[in-house]
Amino acid sequence: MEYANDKDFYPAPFPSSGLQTFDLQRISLAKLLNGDPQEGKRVFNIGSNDGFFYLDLTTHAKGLQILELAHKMHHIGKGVMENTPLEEKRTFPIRPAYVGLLDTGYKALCIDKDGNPDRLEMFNISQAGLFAGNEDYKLPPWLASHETIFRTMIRESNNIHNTILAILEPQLQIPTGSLTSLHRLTSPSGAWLRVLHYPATADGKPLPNPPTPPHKDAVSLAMLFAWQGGLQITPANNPNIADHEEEDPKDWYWVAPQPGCALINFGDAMSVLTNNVIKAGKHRVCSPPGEQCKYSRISVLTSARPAETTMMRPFKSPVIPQPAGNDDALTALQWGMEKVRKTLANVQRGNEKAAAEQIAKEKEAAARPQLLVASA
Ligand SMILES: O=C(O)CCC(=O)C(=O)O
Ligand SMILES: [Fe+2]
Repeated sequence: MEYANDKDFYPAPFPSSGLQTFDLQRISLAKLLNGDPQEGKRVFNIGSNDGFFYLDLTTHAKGLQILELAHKMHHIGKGVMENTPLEEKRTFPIRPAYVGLLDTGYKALCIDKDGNPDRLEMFNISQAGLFAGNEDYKLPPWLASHETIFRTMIRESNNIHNTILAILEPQLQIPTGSLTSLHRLTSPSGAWLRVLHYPATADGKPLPNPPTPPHKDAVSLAMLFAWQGGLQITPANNPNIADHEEEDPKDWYWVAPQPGCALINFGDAMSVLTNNVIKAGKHRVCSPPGEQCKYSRISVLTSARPAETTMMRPFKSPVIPQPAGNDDALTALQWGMEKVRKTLANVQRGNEKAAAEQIAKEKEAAARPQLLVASA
């Protein structure tokens, strides 16, 4: 693999011991594209259990193409995040607060005391913006020259997302096209291409709180390209963890990035559409482990989201239990807005907690020499 040893992508190795890691299954893209029934069954079983798998892209030319694009995206992401002034990045607006959807625009979650993005910054490119033709969508000057790559990355990712979704249809006993017709490239949907930048900490030590707190994605599925560690998952069927509870630290497992693979996880939209037959994988992102912590981390993420007019209720199928009670389903647009707003409120809470802890630490450090002087 051409990039496997490139220091830009792998500045330090993922620690080979001492971490609790989750050994995810590896699914072959070539087998999925060739309709291999066994591989399809494995995807369904993973979706019904933990909701995460490695997709081995090296097995097919289509996979190698998307890997190449992901590497280009990493390169572009690193360049623009490191070299574009904050005021300029901010000229790429997110949706207004009442819409909430984080499908477009630049966002810095924290700014440090010198005015630089801290913990996490990201930009999102809207799939519908580029392909649905329902809005006058323009990339800001600092991204516009890369539009062709963004378009290709979104189009090729959409093909892979739909390959995975198509494989679930017969196993969910729903008509062919039930899922893929909801995830067309050209439908208004809230789907995005995202680049995340986690700047290295000033002291090279891990942050006490994860910059991306625990969440399930408000999407049907997500395809993640990451070269440094940081992602942690907690098994979806873990009986110790209810959705609303804080996880015990021992329930989190590191996921080691695998060269040549993307990481796929199902999101909450799939758990709604299948009444939890397919489970959304819960995850968070911590500072990279070991020596990797000294280096900034870039990840590239694509998502499939149901077309915004989709009614968010379970498909009718003999293998999908039907909910009792009134049908008060939201459209995918309303549902997505609510989900994203809640996730962002969680992120905000996490950041405020982290900032308060930082201030307390600084106060304590500032008080220490005085104490020494006082006692001298
Ligand atoms: O940066 C990552 O590795 C994952 C980010 C993530 O989970 C998200 O944006 O939903
Ligand atoms: Fe996520």
